[in-house]
Amino acid sequence: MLGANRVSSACLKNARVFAAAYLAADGQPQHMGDCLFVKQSQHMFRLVNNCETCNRKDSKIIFEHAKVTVGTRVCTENALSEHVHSSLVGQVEYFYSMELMPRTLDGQITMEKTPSYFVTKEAPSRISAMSKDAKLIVVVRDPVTRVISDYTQTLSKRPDIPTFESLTFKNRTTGLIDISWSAIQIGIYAKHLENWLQYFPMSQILFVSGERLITDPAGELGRVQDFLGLKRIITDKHFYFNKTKGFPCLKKAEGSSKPHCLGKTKGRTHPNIHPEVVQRLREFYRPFNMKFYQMTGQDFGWD
Ligand SMILES: Nc1ncnc2c1ncn2[C@@H]1O[C@H](COP(=O)(O)OS(=O)(=O)O)[C@@H](OP(=O)(O)O)[C@H]1O
Repeated sequence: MLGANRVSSACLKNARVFAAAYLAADGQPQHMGDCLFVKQSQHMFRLVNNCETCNRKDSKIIFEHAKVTVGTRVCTENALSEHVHSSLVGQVEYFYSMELMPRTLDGQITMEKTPSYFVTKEAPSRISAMSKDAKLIVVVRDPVTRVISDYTQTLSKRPDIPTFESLTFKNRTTGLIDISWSAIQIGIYAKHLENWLQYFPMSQILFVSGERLITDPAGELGRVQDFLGLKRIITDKHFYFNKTKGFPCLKKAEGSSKPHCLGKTKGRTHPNIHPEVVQRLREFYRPFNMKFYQMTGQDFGWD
């Protein structure tokens, strides 16, 4: 399951986050759990934020796992606050290995969710090498709201980042958008999709609307269930609208009789962005959105 970050729900599985970090372009900041890394080379990551959770057990296991699986040498004193080196030469496709997937019984489906795959250049070829028949689910949301959401998320972790405006524009006077800002690039969905279509037919890809996931979660999940060939088990009766949260929530969490909403990092209030800036972003994304609608045969109504 792919996404464009800040579009849907659920936590990243740490092992998959490691894979995402691994696949990131050099120099691109990447989250690994709560830790923010910059990839410096194919086998080296540098921790750029301080976080207590980096040292937690599950993060360590990932590094141990990497050690065992691909012969990665880990600087152990403080594995996650030091560089992580690898003695492995060559590509590491191991992270797209069926062996790393949880075991499933006949009739069960193995799913994996890493939003950044959608925008990772190497992901389509590697996933296709692992399984040509994989079904791909992409959750997309208005790229303008997405970039603001992305900014909100970063701001919550690093309150000292530059203003939204200064990151958005290369030249504020001419309105030139800074496409080197990854948060802007992620929303150019048509470009990313082109990359996937070189390896997967459109029939194997389902596009879920991030907006409808909020206004009609059961309807969107109905499409997902159909796409996966599952009986429609999840329906309207599983959701209720939580006024405090301002979002749909589950009436009962899995394995519990209590209602469940997504965590407080999902559905945060966005900062106010000047309408002119929003307008300029709309203009910027419009042609790419049109192309995306054409390619997918779906009008997401973002204009
Ligand atoms: N039911 C429900 N409850 C809360 N939030 C919901 C829900 N459905 C969709 N959303 C929207 O999901 C956005 C977060 O997307 P992701 O989970 O993909 O973000 S992440 O990048 O994986 O952290 C999150 O973005 P923000 O509103 O910017 O926080 C929400 O708008």
